[in-house]
Amino acid sequence: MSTDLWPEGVDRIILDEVDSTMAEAARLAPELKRPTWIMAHHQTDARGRQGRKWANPEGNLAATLLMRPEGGPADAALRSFMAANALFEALALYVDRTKLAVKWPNDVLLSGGKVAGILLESMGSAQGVDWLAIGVGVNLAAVPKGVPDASFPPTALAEHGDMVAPEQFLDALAANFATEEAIFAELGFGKIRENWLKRAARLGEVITARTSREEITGTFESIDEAGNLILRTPKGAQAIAAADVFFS
Ligand SMILES: O=C(O)CCCC[C@@H]1SC[C@@H]2NC(=O)N[C@@H]21
Repeated sequence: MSTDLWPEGVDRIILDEVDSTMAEAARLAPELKRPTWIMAHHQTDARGRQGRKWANPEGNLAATLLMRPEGGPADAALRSFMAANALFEALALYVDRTKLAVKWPNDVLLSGGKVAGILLESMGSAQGVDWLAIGVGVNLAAVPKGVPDASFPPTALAEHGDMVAPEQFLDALAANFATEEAIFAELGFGKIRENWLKRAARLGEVITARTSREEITGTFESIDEAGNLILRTPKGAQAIAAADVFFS
């Protein structure tokens, strides 16, 4: 794939090694002029969601998009769905798309295994977001070892489809993410949500969401305008803002 795909007005930094591209994004944020993708071949202290560690063996993609989004924190948070849509389409260039699915809140599955994860970090106030960092880890070449989330054991693109270099994958991802931003600006979250739901794993099926307080089992009905998971339970529809999701 040619680098002609690279979106206009977006910068790119490629590092050999860094502690974490999220940490690098936070360091670069005060001087940020334009949206910037930061990619690293090696991370020595990569992080995942909920304080977990993230392992990225050689050849996998580790990248963070640093930007100054318009709007407040709620709009910024919706970008995890945009990132998932962008990742899904980038992966579909290299593997049969029917094997891919997005999983709420922000993973991409390949044949039921986790192939990509998304981590959002931001700085700002209730009024506005100063900066947003969208971190993506994609198992392109190798499956990370010793991952605790056994319900979705990690898998790698190389086990199912073509080998692709991280730089090449980033080209497609950056282009797709720019398209998601254009859709969001023109049509709002409704269209992003519609596209995400078309790709969602287990939509209409019974799933379990484990929040910090309880476990809720119900039919996965939708996501709402704020990105909450909507489960239909015997008590009625429940909107869940944060949880780990399990399939039975
Ligand atoms: O827990 C998850 O599923 C999210 C994983 C996000 C990992 C990526 S790799 C690039 C960026 N830098 C980090 O330290 N984490 C994110």
